[in-house]
Amino acid sequence: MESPASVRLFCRDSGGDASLGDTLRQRGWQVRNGSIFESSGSCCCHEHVAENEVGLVALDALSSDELRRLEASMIKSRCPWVGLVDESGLADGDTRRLIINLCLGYAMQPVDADRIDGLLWMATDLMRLQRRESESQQQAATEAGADSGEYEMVGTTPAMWQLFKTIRKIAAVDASVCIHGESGTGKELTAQAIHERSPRAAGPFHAINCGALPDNLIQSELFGHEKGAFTGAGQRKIGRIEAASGGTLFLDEIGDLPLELQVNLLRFLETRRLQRVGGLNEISVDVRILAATHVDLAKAVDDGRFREDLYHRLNVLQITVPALREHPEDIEILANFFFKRFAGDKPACLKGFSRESLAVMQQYAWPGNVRELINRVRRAMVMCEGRLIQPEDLGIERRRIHRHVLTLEQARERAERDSLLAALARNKYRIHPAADELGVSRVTMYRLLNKHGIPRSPGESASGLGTSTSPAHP
Ligand SMILES: Nc1ncnc2c1ncn2[C@@H]1O[C@H](COP(=O)(O)OP(=O)(O)OP(=O)(O)O)[C@@H](O)[C@H]1O
Repeated sequence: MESPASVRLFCRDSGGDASLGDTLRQRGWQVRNGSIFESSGSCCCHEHVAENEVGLVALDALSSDELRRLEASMIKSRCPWVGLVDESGLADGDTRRLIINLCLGYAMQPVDADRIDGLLWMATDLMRLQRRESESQQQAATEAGADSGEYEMVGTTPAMWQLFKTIRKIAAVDASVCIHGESGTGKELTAQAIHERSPRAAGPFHAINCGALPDNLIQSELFGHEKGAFTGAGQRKIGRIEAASGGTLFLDEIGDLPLELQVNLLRFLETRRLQRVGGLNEISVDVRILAATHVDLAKAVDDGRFREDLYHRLNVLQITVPALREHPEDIEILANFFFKRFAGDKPACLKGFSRESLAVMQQYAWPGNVRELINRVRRAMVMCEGRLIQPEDLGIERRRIHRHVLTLEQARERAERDSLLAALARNKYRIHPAADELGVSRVTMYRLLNKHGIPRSPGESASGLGTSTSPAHP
C-alpha cells in the first residue's frame, strides 16, 4: 500500500486548525497550513499547493465575494480538493455550488477522523491515477513523434507515426514539396512542422491562400510591386515570396493559382529571381516553397488547368496528410488534446467526454476533418451542462453517422491490414520480429504487405498509409 501524501490545509487564518492538523498527522499525513487570503486580501491558494498535494479547504464564514475569489483560485490549481463545511455553510447556495463543482467530497465540522481520512485517501488515489495517466499520455505522444510547441501535432496511429517520420525526412532537405490532403486535415500544420524542423527554422514562415485572393491582387501579393506600378499602388510593397526570404513560403490551394501566374511562379522556381510588379530589376530570393492542394493536381494537369512543368517543379517531394476517418483511433487523443487546449473557457464542473460521445465521434465520418473536430469540441464545451460531454453536446445527429456495413470478406481484409500495421508499429517497422509476432513466415509477411500496399519501411512510397516521399524526378 502506498504512503499517505501531503495535505495542504487552508483556513481563513494562517494559524490553521491545530487539532485537525494533529489528528491528520497521527494518521500519517504530512500537513502544511495555509491561509485562504493573503494580507492584501487576494486569494492565491493555487500558488501554494504543490503538484503532489491534496487541498483541504475550510469553507466556513466566507462571503459570496470571498467564495468567488476562492473558486477562481481553485480552478487554476491542479490538485484535487476536499471541503470542510458546517451546517450554515451547507445552507448557503454559493458554498454548495463550489463544493459540487470543485471538490471531490466534503466533511462536516466538527470533523470525524475516519471520514476525513477516507476522503483524503480517495483524493490521493485519484491524484496518483491522474499523474499516471498524464505520464502515459506524454509517453504515447513522444513515441508517436508528436512534438511540443506552438505547432504541436497529435497522433499515435501508424498513419500519423508515418506522417511524423516523413515530415522529419522532408525537413532535412531543401526541395519543393507538395502537400496533399482533404480540407482541414492539417496541411498547413504539416508545412509549419516541416519549416520548424528544417535548417530554415530561424527564418520566416509565410502562408498565402492562392484561392482566397482576387486574380488582380495575387500577382502583387506574391511578387510585390513598386510605387506607382498601377492605380492605387501608392507605396512600394514587398511580396510574400520576398518577405519569406531565408525561410519558407507555404502556398495553400496552389491548384487555384491563375494560369498566367503559374508561369511567373515557374520562372521564379527555375531562376530563384523575381521582379516586383512595375519594377525593372531582378531580385534574388532564397526561399523554400511548400505547396498544398485538396484537388487532384495530376488531373488538373490533364484538364489543362495546371501547368505540367510547374507541377513537376513543385512535386519534387510529396506528402499526404490522412483524412481523420482514416485514423479514427486518434480521435479520442485529439479530442482530449483540444479539450485541454480550451480548458480555460470551460465550466469548472466539466471533466471530459462520456464513453458514448467518444463512441459517436469514432463512428462519425468527419467531412471537415480535424478542423471540424476542433469546432465540435469547443461547441460541446460551451453547451454541456453536466460533468461529461454527451453526443448531443457535440451536435452530431445520429442519422449523420455513416455506419459502413462490411461484407465478411471486407471485414477480414480490414482486420488483416490493421493487424499488419499494428505489428509493424509495435516492432518499429522491423519486418522479421513483426512476422514472428503474427505467426507468419517472412515470405508470407512480404506477400501480405504487397497485397495491402503497406510500405516495408516508413520512408518508402506508402499509398496504403497515406504518406509518401517518393521523388517525382528521381
Ligand atoms: N494532428 C493534429 N494535431 C493537432 N492539431 C491539428 C492536427 N491536424 C490538424 N490540426 C489543427 O486543425 C486545424 C486545421 O488544420 P490546417 O489549417 O493545417 O488544415 P488544412 O488541411 O491546411 O486546411 P485547409 O485545406 O482548409 O487549408 C488547425 O487548427 C490545426 O492546428
